Amino acid sequence: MKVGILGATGYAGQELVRLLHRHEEVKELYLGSSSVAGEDYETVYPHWLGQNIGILQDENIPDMDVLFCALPHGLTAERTSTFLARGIKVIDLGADFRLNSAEIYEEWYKIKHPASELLKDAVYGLPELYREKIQGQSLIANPGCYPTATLLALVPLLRKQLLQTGYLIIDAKSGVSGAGRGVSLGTHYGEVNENFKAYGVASHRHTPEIEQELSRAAGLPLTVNFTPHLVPMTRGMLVTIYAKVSEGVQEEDLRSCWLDQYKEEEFIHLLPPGTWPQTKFSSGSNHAFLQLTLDKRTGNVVIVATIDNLLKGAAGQAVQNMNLAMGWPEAQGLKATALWP
Ligand SMILES: NC(=O)C1=CN([C@@H]2O[C@H](COP(=O)(O)OP(=O)(O)OC[C@H]3O[C@@H](n4cnc5c(N)ncnc54)[C@H](OP(=O)(O)O)[C@@H]3O)[C@@H](O)[C@H]2O)C=CC1
Ligand SMILES: CC(=O)N[C@@H](CCC(=O)OP(=O)(O)O)C(=O)O
Repeated sequence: MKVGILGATGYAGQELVRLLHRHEEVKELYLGSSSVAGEDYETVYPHWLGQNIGILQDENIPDMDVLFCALPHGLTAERTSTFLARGIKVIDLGADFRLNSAEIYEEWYKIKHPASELLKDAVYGLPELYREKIQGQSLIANPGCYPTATLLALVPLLRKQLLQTGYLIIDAKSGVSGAGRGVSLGTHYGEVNENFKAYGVASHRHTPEIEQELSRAAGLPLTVNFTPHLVPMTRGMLVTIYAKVSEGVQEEDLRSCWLDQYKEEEFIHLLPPGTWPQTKFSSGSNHAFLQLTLDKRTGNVVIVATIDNLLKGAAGQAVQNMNLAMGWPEAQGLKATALWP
């Protein structure tokens, strides 16, 4: 099979290269670049020296089976219809096809949606929650990193009406690689080292994505308070969620709901009571870790979820989606566990 990556030089793109390089079904890898076509991949990322990864190509896309688009939002949607017309399956790691509504996209992303007519054809690619819809699909919207951790925790509980919908607080922390490889004032060393800050408060563009999927799970429109933070580490994401349980719901009900949803899942781990997720549990792997407790004093449930933003939050989940779309074993190429310590 021939597989390609647009944005192969970015952080999500280079994780795709790492995963696809060892994927048994991938025989040929096209590496697309808008800025450094013609350069050897090993020049851009010297840790690949001697591995013959290949030369970066310009964006005249050759025929292939699957194309991963790891580009800033807006750039994928404008070309997707031509890829689809050529029979190329598209997996977008960006945000262009995650929201069902072009109006909501335009409100939060501040650009006109370049291909709103395709939104109805896109599936939201969170395999543990929407597996059947992803199988065989041609246009897959890979979820955002914060939504992935949040939805894995909350969707099963909301589907079973175990939580109240009027009070959902999502307090999230991400490593700096979540912002990509490009240089920016807010993410350079002097701004993040030995520093810890909230950003996008009450305005982050993952808010409508989280609300869309939680509303779908609850069967009614709901809103959330979502606050992301930047922590001085390279990769990893930890999300703490506070919610009110529905009348009479006990901790055991919440745990058995998660167990019913995830007992067969290779990448989702429900930690034993008292063991709380740490970012290093998932660092470098496609695995997610969940824990909760019902605080009897307040009646609120406290949930903690961790993933690697670049793996389950981006490239790992994208490869999982490719496997589903192509009918291959879902964990193909994704077997590694975290690096510890
Ligand atoms: N980093 C993360 O943790 C996550 C990222 N994502 C999403 O994945 C996508 C890629 O993210 P990430 O890899 O972090 O980003 P990077 O900034 O690291 O990489 C993006 C790549 O896109 C290419 N590109 C093409 N056109 C442009 C342009 N006009 N401006 C900037 N870059 C351009 C560049 O490669 P070249 O110059 O070679 O063409 C660049 O390397 C984004 O949509 C992001 O939001 C999603 C979940 C998590
Ligand atoms: C730390 C950091 O900056 N993280 C990114 C989220 C990365 C991601 O999932 O972005 P997309 O939704 O654009 O794909 C951010 O807050 O914008």
